Amino acid sequence: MQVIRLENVNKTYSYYAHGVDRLLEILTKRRHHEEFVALHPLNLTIEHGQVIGVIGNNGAGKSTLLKIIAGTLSPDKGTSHVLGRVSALLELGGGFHPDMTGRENVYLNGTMMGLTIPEIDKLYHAIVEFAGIQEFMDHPVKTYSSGMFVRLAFAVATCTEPDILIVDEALSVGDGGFARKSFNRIMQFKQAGKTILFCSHSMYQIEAICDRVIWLEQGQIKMDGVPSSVVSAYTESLSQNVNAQLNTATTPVENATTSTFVEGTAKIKEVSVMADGVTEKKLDIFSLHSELCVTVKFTSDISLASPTVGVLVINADGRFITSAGTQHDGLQIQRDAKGNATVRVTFPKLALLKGEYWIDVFLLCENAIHVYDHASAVATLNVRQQGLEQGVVSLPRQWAQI
Ligand SMILES: Nc1ncnc2c1ncn2[C@@H]1O[C@H](COP(=O)(O)OP(=O)(O)OP(=O)(O)O)[C@@H](O)[C@H]1O
Repeated sequence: MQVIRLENVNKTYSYYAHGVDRLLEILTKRRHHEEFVALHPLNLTIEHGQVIGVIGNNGAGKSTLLKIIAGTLSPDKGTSHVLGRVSALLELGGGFHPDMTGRENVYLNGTMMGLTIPEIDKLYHAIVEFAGIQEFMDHPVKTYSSGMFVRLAFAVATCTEPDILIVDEALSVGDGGFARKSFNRIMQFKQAGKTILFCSHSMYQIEAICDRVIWLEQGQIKMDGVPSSVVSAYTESLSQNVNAQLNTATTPVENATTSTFVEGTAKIKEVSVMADGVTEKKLDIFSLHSELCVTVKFTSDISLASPTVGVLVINADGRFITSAGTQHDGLQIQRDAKGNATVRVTFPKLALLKGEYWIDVFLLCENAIHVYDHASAVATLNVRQQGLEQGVVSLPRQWAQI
């Protein structure tokens, strides 16, 4: 069943250089603004229960598209048909009145979503409990920190039993323990067969969660299909701009090592990368001879399942060459009573071919989906090789004359 249908929807924003230009435009009846086409005429249908990832560079039009589906922005032309109740988390504090209290805003938002007061009464306790900001519910939301805003907005959006959930990942995750909690909630929605639109810059999460991905570029659908194909085409395009790719890295190791443990999450404490007995940030590797060891020390909330450690090798184009993860490789990490553990992955006779590579480290939940922490470019590998073998990796092989 189709739950979303957009037909020839487009959106152009107007820019006025000075506040007075609007008035001038009315008075002189002459144009005093610049226009920017954020969405070109676009057609899109989404079936009930699909989990759609929306990806694209900054300014590609993702939020504009999602706001039109959410009904918080009107298209200039075209029609948007949406079947069912929509909850959207697209703007920090969007839909919240700053002078009203948290409690009043819950009722305001619930009513805007079409719920009756008795229905909101029933949900109120669950919303406050999920947000975990009980003592602030009678304070005006203009006094809230951005983290408190995210908590309440996420709780309202997901406790009000929407048919369609639209989430900008950057706004949904909040801090520390809440990040995992909100992520689990999104996964529950997926398991319950709800329709979800998920906008994220994390290609890993897009691939892990979604069953269809839409890539927007300059306000147009560049590609629409299965996550693996769309994500690899998109990362390929990003790799033409290495910096853009590397900028998607979140927590540099310096931040990761100094960060303190937070309840409900896990943190990378230390990463060391060793090649042939030498531990450095820049390492010389001899292709098919060197042994590479990546050691990761982390701390985690002991009440949560043991996390997954992942190691990613990235080349100079920003392309992901290979990865290794404890969950995939079957290592169940044993932690001490405080949730600390150290793991090491060893790559004997490293089969990378000549070039420069980076190592990134991830700390993820037990299912290797939710990212707790990320240390980017923890080491640079300068790989040399013998002979003229081409490419990035040397595959084991056997030749025979037949
Ligand atoms: N209210 C607005 N007024 C004017 N221009 C806007 C407005 N909202 C967005 N734009 C412009 O429209 C374009 C598309 O913006 P949009 O927020 O939809 O992109 P996005 O893909 O969500 O970007 P990001 O990943 O940075 O959030 C951008 O160039 C942006 O500057």
